Amino acid sequence: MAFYYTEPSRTFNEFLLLPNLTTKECTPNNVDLSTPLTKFKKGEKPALSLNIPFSSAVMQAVSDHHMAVALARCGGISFIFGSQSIESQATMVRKAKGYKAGFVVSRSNLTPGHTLKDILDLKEQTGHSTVAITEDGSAKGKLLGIVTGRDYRISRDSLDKPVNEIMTPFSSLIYGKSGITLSEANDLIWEHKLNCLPIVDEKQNLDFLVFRKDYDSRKNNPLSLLDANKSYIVGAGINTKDYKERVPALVEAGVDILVIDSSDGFSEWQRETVQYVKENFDVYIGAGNVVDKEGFRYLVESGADFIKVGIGGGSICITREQKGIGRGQASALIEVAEARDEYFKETGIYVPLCSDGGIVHDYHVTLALAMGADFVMLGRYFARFDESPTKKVKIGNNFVKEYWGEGSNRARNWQRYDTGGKSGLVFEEGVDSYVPYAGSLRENMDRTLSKIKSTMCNIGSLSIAELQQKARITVVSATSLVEGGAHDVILKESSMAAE
Ligand SMILES: NC(=O)C1=CN([C@@H]2O[C@H](COP(=O)(O)OP(=O)(O)OC[C@H]3O[C@@H](n4cnc5c(N)ncnc54)[C@H](O)[C@@H]3O)[C@@H](O)[C@H]2O)C=CC1
Ligand SMILES: O=c1[nH]c(=O)c2[nH+]cn([C@@H]3O[C@H](COP(=O)(O)O)[C@@H](O)[C@H]3O)c2[nH]1
Ligand SMILES: [K+]
Repeated sequence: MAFYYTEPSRTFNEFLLLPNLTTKECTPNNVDLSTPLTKFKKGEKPALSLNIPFSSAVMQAVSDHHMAVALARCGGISFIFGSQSIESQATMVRKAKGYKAGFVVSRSNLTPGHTLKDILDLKEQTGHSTVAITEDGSAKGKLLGIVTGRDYRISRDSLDKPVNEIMTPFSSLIYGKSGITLSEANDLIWEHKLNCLPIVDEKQNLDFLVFRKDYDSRKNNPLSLLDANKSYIVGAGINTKDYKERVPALVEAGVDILVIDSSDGFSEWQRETVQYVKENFDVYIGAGNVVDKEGFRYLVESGADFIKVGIGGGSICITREQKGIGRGQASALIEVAEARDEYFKETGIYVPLCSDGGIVHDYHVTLALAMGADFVMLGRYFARFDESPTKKVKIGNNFVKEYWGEGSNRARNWQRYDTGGKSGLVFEEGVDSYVPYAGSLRENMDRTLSKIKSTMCNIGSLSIAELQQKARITVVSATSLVEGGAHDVILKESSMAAE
């Protein structure tokens, strides 16, 4: 007879945290969000830790080398997507490892068809006076010119003057080529008395900007996740098929940690993959995804350094609909965290957990941490930012970015071009979608982190470990959910627009 769980499968939305006593030293500034990334023995330190509990999803629409650098600068980690050829994935890892602080993705971008008014509006919005003019208005589009505060006079120029009459065109720009070092970029800045040096690739696409004032950008990024050589820590996704070719190439490119990317990690293929990596390489590896104690045990006993939790909770997921497998993300995490704690008691080895998928609100991150996750993995959240690899598109009056699942046909098409890969899909497990464009990672992450820290202070906890110890969590009823939102009032338009 089948086994029946007595508890239903629950999601983060069904839980709330209760405040504890907040002491006076418990302020957001004092909260430390560092967290283990790899397993460690009681009393020892993990070999790898994160400075903030965030990782970006192993997805084409989320984690390339640009995202890896941007997130590592904030203190988190990206796992560069594996649904591409071994060579191109290794190149992305190599590029991310090769970046040095000081190169920034442009945050203010317009097209030549915009006007002076758009420039001024954007300046008001972002505070940046340097605007990159690209063909499609994106941070990585073909660079056509640069506008700085010295290119226009508000008193003389009409507000509808087109950008292409204001900008310094590409033909007159001093620029650096992708791959140059920070000190070479700084030499160009000094030699030509520039405030800003654009870095472009061989196709004239904008890669980065280097600013005179950012010499020591490490000062601006105190939480940067760096290795002993001051390169960013970088992760990469692998699969259970071509790992004997892929892993050596990724290790050679300098990857710090791998994760097996699968909807269902409770398999002999994952055990063999973990064992192969552990026997042959000096690199860390996470495995998953699992949703119960049995899956957790199996992968930990196979040698995994962290375990990823979650089946079917992702925003673009349709696995539960297509295959009928999965579990509410909160229920999955609660059970696996219990298994992790039991394992720790038994062996003295602490195995970090990553809660993957289904994070919609910032407080869901705090809940996941309180329920025992050491860090979270997000796709939709990061796909919305300038730094994600996908196209920014205007629909109606709003900008959106493309976001598609790794189980969608769109993501899996790459395999057709791979020798030995399978062609096409029998059925899709993910959708192709848009998400609202949300600006730069840094600004959004700062806001998310301040919410998490503020909630942690309500709980009276200055660290994630303390949060996990102290948290008191309650299930909410359907009617109390209504009570939790604005209710019984007529909202003004400005409040309806707010998140
Ligand atoms: N977290 C989630 O809820 C979900 C995630 N996804 C994402 O979609 C992508 C694809 O996921 P999956 O289809 O689970 O990928 P997968 O590579 O784990 O599995 C694909 C198929 O190949 C089989 N397989 C795996 N290794 C094999 C081997 N060595 N020999 C023979 N057969 C083997 C598997 O059993 C499965 O039928 C991943 O990026 C995953 O993260 C997809 C669905 C749900
Ligand atoms: O059922 C699925 N079909 C897919 O095509 C797919 N692609 C990604 N993923 C998983 O979703 C996670 C990201 O979730 P969020 O967008 O909710 O952050 C990711 O981290 C994955 O675990 C998929 N699940
Ligand atoms: K399985």
